Amino acid sequence: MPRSRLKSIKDVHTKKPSLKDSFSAFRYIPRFFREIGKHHPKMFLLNLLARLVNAFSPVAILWTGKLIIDAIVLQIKTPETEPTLLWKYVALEFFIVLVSDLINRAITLTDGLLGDLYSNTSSIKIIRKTREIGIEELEDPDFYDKLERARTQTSSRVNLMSNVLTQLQSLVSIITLITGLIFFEPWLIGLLIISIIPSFINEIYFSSSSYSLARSWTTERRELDYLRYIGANDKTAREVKLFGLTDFIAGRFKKLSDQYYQLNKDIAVKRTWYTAIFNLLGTLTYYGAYILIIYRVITGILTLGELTFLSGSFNRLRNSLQAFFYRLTRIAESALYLKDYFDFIDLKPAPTTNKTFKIPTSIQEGFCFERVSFSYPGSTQKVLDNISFELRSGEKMAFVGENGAGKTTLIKLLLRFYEPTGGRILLDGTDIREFNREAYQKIFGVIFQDFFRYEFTLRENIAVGKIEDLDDLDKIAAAARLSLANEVVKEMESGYEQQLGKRFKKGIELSGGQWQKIALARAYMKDADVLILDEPTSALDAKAEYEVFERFMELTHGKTSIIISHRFSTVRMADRILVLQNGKVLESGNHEELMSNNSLYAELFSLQAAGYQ
Ligand SMILES: Nc1ncnc2c1ncn2[C@@H]1O[C@H](COP(=O)(O)OP(=O)(O)OP(=O)(O)O)[C@@H](O)[C@H]1O
Repeated sequence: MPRSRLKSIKDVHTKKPSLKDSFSAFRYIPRFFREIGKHHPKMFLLNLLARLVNAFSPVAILWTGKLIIDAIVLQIKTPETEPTLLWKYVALEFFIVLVSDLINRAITLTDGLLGDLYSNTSSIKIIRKTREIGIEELEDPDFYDKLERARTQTSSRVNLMSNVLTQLQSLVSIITLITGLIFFEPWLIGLLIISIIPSFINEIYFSSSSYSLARSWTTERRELDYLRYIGANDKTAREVKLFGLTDFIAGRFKKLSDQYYQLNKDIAVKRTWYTAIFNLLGTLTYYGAYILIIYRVITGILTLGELTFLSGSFNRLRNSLQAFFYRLTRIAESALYLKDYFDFIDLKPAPTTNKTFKIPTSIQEGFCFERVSFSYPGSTQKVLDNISFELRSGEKMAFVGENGAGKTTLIKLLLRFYEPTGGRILLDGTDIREFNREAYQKIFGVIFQDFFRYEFTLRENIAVGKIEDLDDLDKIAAAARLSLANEVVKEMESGYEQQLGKRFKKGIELSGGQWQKIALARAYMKDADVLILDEPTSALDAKAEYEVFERFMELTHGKTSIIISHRFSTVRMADRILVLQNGKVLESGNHEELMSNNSLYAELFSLQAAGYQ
């Protein structure tokens, strides 16, 4: 397993991002735009073009304003002349404002549409990538945080897009306005710089602090989300009410959220104060410039029209530059989230040693566990300790043992969700690591004890066992008959098309046993060589359990299978039973052999039998 990679992910996490990190994340922006441009080139080009045209509108409007004022002054001085030119200028300004407004609407529309499209494509990429990632990494909390940020920051990526584009547009506007100022009064540029630099530094300082805070609180915010979820949802409502957990959950939420609020508030209040002071400085410089321009108009150096143009340009520039710097820090912040996203998308799945070995078309000898040991990542506890046994082709084996003995873990290793930390597992003499993982996993039909209850239709819930056969109702019905799920179907108003779960309209919640019958049908969807059922009947009543097993035995005749169960009426039907204790094989044999051993199996069997008497 790629421990080194996990470690590097962890390092990135625990380190707070500096200003340098923020700006170095800018390098992801070209790739981001390449992706947007690649998927939706026409709309993207239209958006760019519209922004470029509109970048000239501020200077054009200010300039026509100047022309209008100068024409008015001229008209006052010489009232006998026809004011044709003046009205032409007014019409021109009206036209520019109208067109610019229309273009702005086109920009807003394409921004929204591009954002929606990009957020859809990136969500699909995240879903696909998650499939490639090993179970070990998905269970790693640091990795999970990374996935969480990649998943939840979709809106931040959409904002990033429009912020960067607006930034480019604003840059062109700023250059045109500065050109105008340089042409008339170059010294105004100096004043402009004085008014803008303090707010720029202020902006960078505070936005990097709030980003650091948000990022370093990822885990806590995940906990807050979790508390919000368990405190207010239909699945937990019964327990929460009955155990009177509301105050406990709300209290824990309050404590954590208050801390975050306080830290956030401190930064926000400080930021407001500093921003107010620096803005005041900016306003003072603006009025300084204004007075100077007025003085030059009075002394006849500038016209009244030029006064409106220059003061308008100066004010607009000051606002545009302030917004520019503000946006720049927003962009740096979102670019870091972009980094999280690309880091996640670029993760390479754990390499398998050799992918050239062909999976046997039919299993000949079977599986062999050779001195297999295992500890979960990040833990030193040996969950499996030097386990050796064989699962022969066509054999029906049962795993028995107390809670936590390691039964499910053994299955996870067999399925290659994890790799043994010691020893090896062979299939027909070949180390299972030599096979392509996906192809290897296809030989199994598995139902776990914590199978997932998809809030899809009943048909889809069975078909997830082999999703390619989603429309093969005959096959789905056959699987349902084997698992007794057909009885559930009969009770549903919409039959196989019944929506399950309470989340969506017309959904129906099933009982634990009904869900289990449906989950069991998934295992039958595949014509798998090896069937594995991890506590498949724990929620079934005695009659249903008996029937399920009768069918299972018929169906799996001659097939390799493993059953984990705490019910000995089920277990005793197996050809061989493996009794696990503290990660070790305590004994193995068929029911009769184990009973005569008079060890743990016999003890547990007698205890359960006594309970039924
Ligand atoms: N993902 C995990 N990460 C770390 N430890 C785990 C994980 N899953 C299980 N364990 C630990 O491994 C041990 C064996 O768990 P396992 O699920 O294999 O037991 P089991 O025999 O199937 O138990 P049960 O009968 O309760 O289902 C337990 O001590 C458990 O705490």
